[in-house]
Amino acid sequence: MNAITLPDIAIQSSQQQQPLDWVGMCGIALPLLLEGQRIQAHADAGVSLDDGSARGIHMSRLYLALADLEHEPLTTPLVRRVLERFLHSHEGLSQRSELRLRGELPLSRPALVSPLSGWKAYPFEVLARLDAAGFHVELQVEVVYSSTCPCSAALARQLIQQRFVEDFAQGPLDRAEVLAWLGSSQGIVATPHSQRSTASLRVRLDGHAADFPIERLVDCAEAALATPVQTAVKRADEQAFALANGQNTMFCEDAARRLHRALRGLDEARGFRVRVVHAESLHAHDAVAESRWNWEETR
Ligand SMILES: Nc1nc2c(ncn2[C@@H]2O[C@H](COP(=O)(O)OP(=O)(O)OP(=O)(O)O)[C@@H](O)[C@H]2O)c(=O)[nH]1
Repeated sequence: MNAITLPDIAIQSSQQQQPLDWVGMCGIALPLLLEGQRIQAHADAGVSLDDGSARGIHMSRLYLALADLEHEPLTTPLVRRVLERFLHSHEGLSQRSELRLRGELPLSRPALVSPLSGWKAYPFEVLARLDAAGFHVELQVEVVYSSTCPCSAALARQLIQQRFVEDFAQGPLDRAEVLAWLGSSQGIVATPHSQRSTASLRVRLDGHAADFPIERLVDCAEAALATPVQTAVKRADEQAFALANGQNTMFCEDAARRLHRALRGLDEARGFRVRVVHAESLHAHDAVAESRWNWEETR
């Protein structure tokens, strides 16, 4: 048997005349070139099937078009070119093409005080669409940080004040005695709770922007939050982290507002959605806040 005799089911007509919103493949393993690194990513590639009488799309044509992403650094023009190839290879069948890329970008981050550094993997997602309305591209990045509860901090301070009143009720205050009391768990009787928290930043990019500003987005978010989780840590770094947490106590609402303000200043953002999740250590459930600017939800 040769290729000419192979049955081709996709070109048959469908018995049920029904256009489909999205048809394609999910979870395709795909190495990408990003920020000078080779990243193992996964792609979802698809098109609309607007011709309701066509049995199926041509999956292999989408799959083969993805190969361009393997050889060139990931840029918005490259993603657009791949989406154009999806449509050209499905002329008469499809008017919309979509591509989703997911991966983790490792970035080296310095310690707060010591001269150390280490790697953090930042999950990212690129979502792009090409249709009659034009080219639409979004970038999502996740940033993990520490949030110390401001209410818990205030309650802990009140307990410390009460203990101070009890312990120093008699006589004049002795400086050395107070100093020792401040350094003891007998004096500082309570500490606030903190939690590891995640911010998901989804940004709509200008279709003409060249690169995907993952590192800039991470830097912008981490500077706004002031308490990103650390990599290599010595005691001096841990003490600086304790200070940063004490000076930046945050409800989930505070974190969402900080990020909203920071992203409004990001040149590349044409719109965004921020979602923060505080995996509460006070509760068995999460505290969550969202904020959007110039945003329309995509599929
Ligand atoms: N449309 C469609 N194809 C599927 C599906 N599952 C597996 N495939 C297979 O994907 C393979 C590639 O399809 P095509 O791109 O049409 O392959 P082809 O006909 O050799 O390629 P062209 O000549 O470019 O059309 C075929 O062997 C299909 O059977 C499905 O759910 N839908």
